[in-house]
Amino acid sequence: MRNTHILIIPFPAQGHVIPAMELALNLATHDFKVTFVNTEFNHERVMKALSETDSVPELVQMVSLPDGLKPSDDRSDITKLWGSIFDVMPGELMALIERINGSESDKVSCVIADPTMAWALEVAEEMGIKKAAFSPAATALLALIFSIPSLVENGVLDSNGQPMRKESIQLSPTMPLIKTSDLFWNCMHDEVQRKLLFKFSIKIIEPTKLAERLICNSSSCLESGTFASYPDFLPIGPLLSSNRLGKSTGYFWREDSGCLAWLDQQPPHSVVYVAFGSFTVFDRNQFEELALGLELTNMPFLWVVRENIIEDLNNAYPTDFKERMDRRGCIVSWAPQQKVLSHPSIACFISHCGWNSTLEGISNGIPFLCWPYFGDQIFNQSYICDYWKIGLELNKDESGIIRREEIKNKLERVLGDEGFKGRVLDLQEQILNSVREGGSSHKNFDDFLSWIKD
Ligand SMILES: O=c1ccn([C@@H]2O[C@H](COP(=O)(O)OP(=O)(O)O[C@H]3O[C@H](CO)[C@@H](O)[C@H](O)[C@H]3O)[C@@H](O)[C@H]2O)c(=O)[nH]1
Repeated sequence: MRNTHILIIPFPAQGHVIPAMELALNLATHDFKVTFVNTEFNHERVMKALSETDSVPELVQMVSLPDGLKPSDDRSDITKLWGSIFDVMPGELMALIERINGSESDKVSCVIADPTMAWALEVAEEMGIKKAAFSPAATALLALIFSIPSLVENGVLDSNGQPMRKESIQLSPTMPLIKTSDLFWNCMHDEVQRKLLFKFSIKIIEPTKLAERLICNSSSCLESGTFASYPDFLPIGPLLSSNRLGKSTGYFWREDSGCLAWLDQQPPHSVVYVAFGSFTVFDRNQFEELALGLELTNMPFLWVVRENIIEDLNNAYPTDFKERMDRRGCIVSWAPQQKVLSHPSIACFISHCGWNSTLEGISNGIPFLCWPYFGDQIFNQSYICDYWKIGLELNKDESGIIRREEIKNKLERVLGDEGFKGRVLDLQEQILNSVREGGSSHKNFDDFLSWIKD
């Protein structure tokens, strides 16, 4: 019997590859044949980071395509990467599908693309293949992108995405306000990037509309107003490895699971987990202040310090910090985050508010201290602090630094007020119910499976 063959293509960033891999593994466990397309650069990293016993390559066919950049190019320059992808990858993808269809009996019958890679849906359209989009970020932001043309037409934004007035945007009466300062393209660190990100966001609108299904890694309990206003956006999340009793995968760096044994030795609800996803970088002053802030809290902490989080990492810690914190702190370069957050010792999450980290924290009932770095993280912080009220914002002083005392004080406030824990536990129950049999995300996912099979 021939299998339905699905090809999944995420944007080449860690926060997009992990949830797309989760989707791929879910589909593979439902007996679909799945091909997962990474860029060559990321394919190498993902394959290297898999443990020897990982069953991913047996379940999902891992393939790669060039992204058009040189190996030495800086891929954290998102707009440069995205521009190159638009130029190079459509032709490469078409050739890949032709190769697969020429050599395998299970021809590709459905393409699932990240909206940021919506050009892949144009390729699928041209080849007569079914098309779906999978959004890994907050759905309100997809709604915002879809609304850009009318926001420009109505004089809310100029043609470069700059707000004409200082105001908040409400896309529909049921949706949260979006402060114009939180527009994700305006939360990039330089002006060229801001303009390009706005331009690229417009460029994906029409191709994304080619999708016959638009599934979102979110839940109706988190963004009920958005899903009510955009009934074609279908929440199927949160997609977490624990839902299928599996292990999170698609990492760019090998995980250090030794921290789980360290967590086992800590009392319940005692540890601060500190992680900033895959993009955030620190300058020396801020890194030092964070370290001293963790010291000042007097609490045990698990801190993820990626190799590339700061230049010259070896000399970045305050003098004797590691020696002083030897017993109280655990520092790793990449943690099995989903497992960490589900550990009973975790009390609070100091997070950059990437959407995946946000979903993972809520799914484990952990309150947040928010330390966003760029882009959509500023908007996600508003969700956490103003809308769901499950965390507090860390404020910078007049020199733009989050000071150690601020870290200590806000941590005490968030842990000292039972309201934060109560609200996040309530949200946790709702979000987990949504992915259980009978829940809205579960039902949408089942409908999606039927549509693919159809
Ligand atoms: O030590 C670590 C740190 C992170 N993670 C995982 O890495 C992912 C990180 O994703 P996310 O929290 O979304 O952060 P980014 O890597 O920064 O993700 C990018 O993609 C997201 C989804 O579009 C956006 O919300 C972010 O702003 C953008 O930077 C999560 O699944 C984490 O569990 C680990 O497994 N171990």
